[in-house]
Amino acid sequence: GIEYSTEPFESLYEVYEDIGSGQFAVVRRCVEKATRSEYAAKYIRKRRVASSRRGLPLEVIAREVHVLQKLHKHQIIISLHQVFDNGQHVILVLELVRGGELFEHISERERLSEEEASAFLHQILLGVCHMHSHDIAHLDLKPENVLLLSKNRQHIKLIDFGLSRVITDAEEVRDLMGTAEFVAPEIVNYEPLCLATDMWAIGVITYILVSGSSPFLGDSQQETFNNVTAVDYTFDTQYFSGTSDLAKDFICRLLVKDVRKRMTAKESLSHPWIQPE
Ligand SMILES: Cc1ccc2c(c1)c1c3c(c(C)cc1n2CCCN)C(=O)NC3=O
Repeated sequence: GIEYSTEPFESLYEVYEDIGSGQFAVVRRCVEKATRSEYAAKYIRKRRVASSRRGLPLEVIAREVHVLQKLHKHQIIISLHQVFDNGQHVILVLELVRGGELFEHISERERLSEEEASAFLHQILLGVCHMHSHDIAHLDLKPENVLLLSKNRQHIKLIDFGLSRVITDAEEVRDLMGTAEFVAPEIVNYEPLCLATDMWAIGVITYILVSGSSPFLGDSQQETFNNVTAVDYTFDTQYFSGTSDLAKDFICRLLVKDVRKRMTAKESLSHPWIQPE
């Protein structure tokens, strides 16, 4: 697989403005000197000592690199160009896409037409289907992690595989937290996570894309968690008066508490709301 280069990153790349930051990572636009190609450099702080709360342990960082290496030849998964280890950070050199977050695209529009929402979901599902066919769950799907290739086009890329994992029946994964608004009941209840955990998030994303409102969001994280575990949501007529029954049916088949009864990525691709006419 990709070896971590210990060449000084700044000798091969020019680094420009910050384009985003998270708990353990900063993303900056950069240009490869040899090719003048632009990339997104994701600086992930390394944890110095086990007891420290700053940065990530190397094996957690290696998990994201491993997942990207397995998946990134798919046109909907962001591609990984190079990896550097400069001592304090591991730097992932990733494909740069210019259209910004789907999240911003929605915010500008309040809500999307069902055709537009269905077209975005179709692509997200193709990417998730690819991941699930490799037994990899994203586990942090949300509109902030869906980037548009360009403002007016509908082509998207999935990013941020920092929480992604290979889901094997053997090793149970329980200890995870994503973003409260999008987490499935099994995450809140610390039950084993599975590929279906991503499908719940897709149900939440669909609900938001077609209505502009969020199904479980409460005034506090705890209230949101309570709404999630109670599967307490409605198609409020204030937001859903114009939404088709097909769209509601698609959402209903994903926001299901029992992971065995939730639609899989493959099944959702053949749901009539997604099927291109
Ligand atoms: C034009 C633009 C604007 C913001 C960007 C990006 C691109 C971006 C990118 C990536 C990541 C991990 C975060 C990014 N962010 C930060 C926000 C992502 N939630 C990435 O891997 N490629 C990007 O283009």
